[in-house]
Amino acid sequence: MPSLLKLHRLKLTALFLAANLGLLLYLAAGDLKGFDEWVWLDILGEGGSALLALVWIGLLLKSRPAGRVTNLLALGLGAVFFSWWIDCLDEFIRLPDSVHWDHWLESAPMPVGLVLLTLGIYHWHREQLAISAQMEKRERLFREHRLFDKLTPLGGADYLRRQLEISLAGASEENRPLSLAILDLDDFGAINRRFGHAEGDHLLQSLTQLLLLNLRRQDLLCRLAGDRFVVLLPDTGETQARQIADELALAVRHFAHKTRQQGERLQLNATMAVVMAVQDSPESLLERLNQALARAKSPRLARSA
Ligand SMILES: Nc1nc2c(ncn2[C@@H]2O[C@H](COP(=O)(O)OP(=O)(O)OP(=O)(O)O)[C@@H](O)[C@H]2O)c(=O)[nH]1
Repeated sequence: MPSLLKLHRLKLTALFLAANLGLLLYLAAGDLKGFDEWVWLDILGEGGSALLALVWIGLLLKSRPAGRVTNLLALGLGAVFFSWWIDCLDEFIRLPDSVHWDHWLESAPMPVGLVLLTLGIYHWHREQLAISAQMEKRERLFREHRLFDKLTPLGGADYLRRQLEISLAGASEENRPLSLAILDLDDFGAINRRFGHAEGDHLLQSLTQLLLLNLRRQDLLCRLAGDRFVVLLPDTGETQARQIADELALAVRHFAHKTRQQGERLQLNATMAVVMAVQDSPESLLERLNQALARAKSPRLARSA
């Protein structure tokens, strides 16, 4: 995160200079008010607003890469902050009646800032539409970042359960098939032990991209736990689900993942299983799915025993 803030050094410096310039102008032209002249309600209201605008700028710059949308939002918020900051200064510094520029300094940046913010939010909205299109196979019209796993980032088990509840209700109402496929990497623990946990993490991230590329628009990929992924397949019967599962297993077998340190190619295999929903609750369907996976794994485990 600090590296993201570094990207915005210029904007932060400009904001710092503008705020100080305003302060110096006020100090040069006016006199400090005595403590007994301070109006605490105004100081809290105006100073608090300026402080909040600074927090918004910080959060914005910490979470976004540089670019047009960030520039518009940061400039807009910067102008709003400046307006509130100048508004706050006259609580501490009294300017003579002959001074008129303070009204300009206080009022002019606000509408400019709001116009820039509006433009920024408009372009942000367009950017979000593009991002949402990319996220379709991870979210299916429901975003709740707390339920997303940070590594991949896919929805976790709770997210899957919620989505399953909605999809099962829809499928039984409209009498449409719905299936689940589960994928579990073989011997992932050994990769962790041999190449380290960080390499294992990197592999899970790459694998996520690979699986997403091999799915249809309407499918939803979630990470159930560790190296175990589940795909929710709407409008899909068992035969088609099996075909999709076979394609995913094949993609994993052909995936030429290279380790970051030595560039060594890892030979990957995955065990897959599918179930089709038949009057199931999310829990019973997931239970059946786990049992199907255990059955699919058992010949392999028997061989390695
Ligand atoms: N790198 C990494 N490893 C994880 C993560 N979550 C779980 N693991 C590891 O994943 C491994 C899962 O172990 P197992 O369920 O036995 O799976 P496996 O080694 O693939 O064995 P089989 O499934 O029986 O082939 C364990 O070594 C966990 O420590 C993670 O987020 N990152």
